[in-house]
Amino acid sequence: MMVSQPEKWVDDIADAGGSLYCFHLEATSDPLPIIDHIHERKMKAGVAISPDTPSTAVTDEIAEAADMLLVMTVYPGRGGQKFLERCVPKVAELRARFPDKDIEVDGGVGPKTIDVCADAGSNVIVAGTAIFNAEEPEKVIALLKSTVDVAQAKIAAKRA
Ligand SMILES: O=C(CO)[C@H](O)[C@H](O)COP(=O)(O)O
Repeated sequence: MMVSQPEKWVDDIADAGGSLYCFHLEATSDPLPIIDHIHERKMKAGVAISPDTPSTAVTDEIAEAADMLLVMTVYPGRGGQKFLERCVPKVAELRARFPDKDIEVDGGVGPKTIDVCADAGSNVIVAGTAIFNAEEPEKVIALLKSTVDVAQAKIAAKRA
């Protein structure tokens, strides 16, 4: 949800059948009660950070309460923007602190940029333009999935 006052829309999304409610950390000074509310409404809670927000803004307490952490790799607003590689170290930092958490990337992700995201530890991918503009979208989806699967297996092997 790219909205201010994200707490206002939790019930509407739950009532509409939502299963995940992801909101921007920058949009609130009090994220924990929102996460609690999302869980009370039986949805998973995601916390997103924009490109200029450091990963350390996601405190251990927030991350442990959330189900998913989203590192935006473009400025929120529209599809088709250029992937901001400078955001990738935030994925690695979050993955190092939270080995078992879902970590998502969103923005400019496609065949040319998936490797760095997957290697940094992202296991949930949002891709728009790279899929919708592809001649064979299913092949792009398969590539994104397999790249993440291979990287996740490598990361798990290193941890073992
Ligand atoms: O909504 C977005 C930004 O606000 C997303 O980045 C977008 O939906 C993903 O599209 P693309 O893969 O074209 O960056």
